[in-house]
Amino acid sequence: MSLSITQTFILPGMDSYTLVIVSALASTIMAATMYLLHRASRRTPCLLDWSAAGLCFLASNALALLAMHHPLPFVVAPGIANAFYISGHYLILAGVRRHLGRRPRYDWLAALAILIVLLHASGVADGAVSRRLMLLSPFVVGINASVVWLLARQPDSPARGSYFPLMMVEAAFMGQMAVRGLFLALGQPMQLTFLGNQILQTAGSLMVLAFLSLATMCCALIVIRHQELALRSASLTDSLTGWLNRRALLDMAEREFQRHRRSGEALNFLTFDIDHFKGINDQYGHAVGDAAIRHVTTVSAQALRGYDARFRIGGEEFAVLVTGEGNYQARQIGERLRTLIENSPLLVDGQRLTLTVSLGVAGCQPDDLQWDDALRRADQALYHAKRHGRNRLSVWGEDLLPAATARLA
Ligand SMILES: Nc1nc2c(ncn2[C@@H]2O[C@H](COP(=O)(O)OP(=O)(O)OP(=O)(O)O)[C@@H](O)[C@H]2O)c(=O)[nH]1
Repeated sequence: MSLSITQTFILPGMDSYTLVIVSALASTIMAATMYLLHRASRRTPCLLDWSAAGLCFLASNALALLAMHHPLPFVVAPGIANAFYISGHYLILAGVRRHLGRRPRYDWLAALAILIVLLHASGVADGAVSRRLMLLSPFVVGINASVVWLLARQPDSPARGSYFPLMMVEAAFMGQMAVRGLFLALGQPMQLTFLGNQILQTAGSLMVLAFLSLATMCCALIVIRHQELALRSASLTDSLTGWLNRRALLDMAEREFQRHRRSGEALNFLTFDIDHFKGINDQYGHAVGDAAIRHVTTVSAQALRGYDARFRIGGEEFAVLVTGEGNYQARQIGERLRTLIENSPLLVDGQRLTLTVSLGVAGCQPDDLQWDDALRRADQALYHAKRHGRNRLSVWGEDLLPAATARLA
């Protein structure tokens, strides 16, 4: 005697009514959590997409619940209920797209929802529930796969660790949809009824429940990690220029210094300071002084290589970590920077204000115990350049000899 899978695995006590109510609760929690997080952090619009996803799942469950009490037109339940359900999945994808800086594509959402309703209105989705499940599975699997694919394509993102749980949840949901679709396609002897309690539907409802609860946590995790990274970045960035600050220099210089000691790769410090800056402040005011600082960093960036770490280490004093290059190349970069600034006047009230900088270069030496020995020498070279007329560059060990430094000390 053969037993059908339905007869063997009916889950006791799990009626469809309870499952729909619990799913509606999980949807409400998703919508509310995402909305409240958005209230706390308005600069994270993807939370609104995820809150709307919760609302769509809620609407889908509400229609299913209603259909249990009152007969509804086929196009409403399951038609519009399914459109809401698939829109819920799509809005999770839209939030992920928005989080990654892409357009959420609500036009695709509208097209998808209309298509689902039309499928129900046209009679294509008529008949057994299994037929509708098979019809809708590819949409859900496609959306889940898009989420996984988009997140997997961010290997260099510092937030990638926070993407992993949502990728797993979406992949697991996609997998169970595919398995259920396969069972149906293979023609298991099941009599599925609309929201009946057979194993595939009960398991499906439980998966939706687990998906909603886990997806809520995963989306919150992505946002919290993102905010943590943004805060960390703000604490290491100078707000006037966007360059890294002195605190960041402590971190990065130590790391580079350790690498230099292990690999022997050259590590040079290039420091520079705007000449007679106090005079600019006194003559034109602090706002123009700030504009001059921003101007100098913008122009200098054109002389630096993309990977040179740059820092504002004082009011009008800056440092650049030049890695992998000897004194000669560091001098060349510095000279390029000095010439560019001299030839790029700042416009103040229609007048051209020529700015100049003095620079110092020093490399790490084999007997240095810490990186700030080299920074101190670069500063000595910078003050050598100041004393010798400004708008020039001095290299420690070439223009400024160790013996002269000893006399200065
Ligand atoms: N506008 C503005 N001024 C600042 C800022 N930070 C520091 N300063 C000013 O920068 C000036 C630095 O002046 P000094 O250190 O005497 O140097 P200097 O006038 O550039 O002279 P030299 O370096 O010898 O060429 C001071 O007047 C500070 O008040 C800032 O963020 N904005």
